[in-house]
Amino acid sequence: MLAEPLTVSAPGKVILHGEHAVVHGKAALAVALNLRTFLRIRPSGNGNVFIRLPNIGASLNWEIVQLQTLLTAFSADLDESISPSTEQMDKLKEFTGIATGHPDTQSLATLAFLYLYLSISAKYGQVPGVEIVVWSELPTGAGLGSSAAYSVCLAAALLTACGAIGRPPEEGMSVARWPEEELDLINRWAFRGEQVIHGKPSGVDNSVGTWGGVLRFQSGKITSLKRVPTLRILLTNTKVSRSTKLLVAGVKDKILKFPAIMNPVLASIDAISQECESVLEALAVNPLQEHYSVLEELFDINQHHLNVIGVGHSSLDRVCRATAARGLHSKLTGAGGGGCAITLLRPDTDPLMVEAARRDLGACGFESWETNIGASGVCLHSLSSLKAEVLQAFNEI
Ligand SMILES: Nc1ncnc2c1ncn2[C@@H]1O[C@H](COP(=O)(O)OP(=O)(O)O)[C@@H](O)[C@H]1O
Ligand SMILES: C[C@@](O)(CCOP(=O)(O)O)CC(=O)O
Ligand SMILES: [Mg+2]
Repeated sequence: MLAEPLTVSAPGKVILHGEHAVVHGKAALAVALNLRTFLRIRPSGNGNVFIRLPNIGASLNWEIVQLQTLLTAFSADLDESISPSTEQMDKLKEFTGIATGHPDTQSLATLAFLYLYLSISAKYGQVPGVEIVVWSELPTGAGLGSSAAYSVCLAAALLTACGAIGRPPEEGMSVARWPEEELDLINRWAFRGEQVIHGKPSGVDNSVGTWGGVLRFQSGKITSLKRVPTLRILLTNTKVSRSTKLLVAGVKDKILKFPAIMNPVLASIDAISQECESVLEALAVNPLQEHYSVLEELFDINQHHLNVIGVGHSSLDRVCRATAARGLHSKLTGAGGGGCAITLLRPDTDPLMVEAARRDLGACGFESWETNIGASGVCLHSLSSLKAEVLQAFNEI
């Protein structure tokens, strides 16, 4: 239960291959990113529920008695495998005054929070009056899994606050993690938060946020890849905002309209994920230049497929052209339609070439940074382990 404040964090993610195809049962390879979302929860002391979301400029406050009027609509939903229902979403939209139609950023975050707060309270016992702050290093809506990191943090904090899972011992630890069966429960609830935000998510994003590392994800089956090399990735944010929910829906419509055309493309993306996994394993054992050449070719082929299924964007084409001019290979990551792209860097890629590419990308108005991948999944932090900028965001200093 929540006697003391609690701070959790979860990583964003990069999908190497398989975005969108993974929604339709194909394999995806995803890696946890060393950019994290942090959530601090503490008893409110006044019976209110208060959540502050500085990344999206939202602060929301309800009296617990107001929220209890909604609990009956959620008590029937006692099986974690059941998706958020239209009736529940309509009830939440009516309660919050959120208009029907496609909710905006703040509305999606509010609905996801209230859905998890009420469903978890209904199933495991009332989450007490709490104050929550969520602050992220991840750009929101850019294809790096910010919605999943948000959902994983909410699930971990609320399940711990109501006693559905334990509070990992922090004594002397800078970070601590829950046991596997409790991480699995966090992941299943985070998936439902993603369903509120994404509509029809595959579950790959919240799985990477929960488990961390490098995963193969296919139809709910999660396989942690142990023998993978350290990959150098240049991340580029085109800063073109887009909605994952609408992009995922658009691909589904195209599949329904042109099944004979689209299904072979999805099958090819599936084969790319499988081939990439084999090459990564070979690289880990005996790194050869040829292996990187194959990875670069797979990036190019997959990027073309993503354009075919309708999730490309002119800004992403500019990233591909700018990096290709420097002999580098890129593809979009996440839902596409703008957002982020990833560029593969070989271990011996000339740093001057990378800087030149970053200058060219900057001239397009894009933000780029080299990153490491394979971060840890959701964890509990001791206050002393938090970076100053996180504490600042939590107004602790
Ligand atoms: N730090 C955050 N604070 C509040 N809401 C967030 C945060 N990060 C993500 N979200 C929610 O997730 C949504 C973005 O999800 P999505 O469109 O899937 O983009 P992404 O590619 O970042 O996952 C935002 O509109 C917002 O509702
Ligand atoms: C497009 C998709 O494959 C990944 C979405 O990633 P993001 O929300 O744009 O970070 C959707 C999904 O797998 O749920
Ligand atoms: Mg998302």
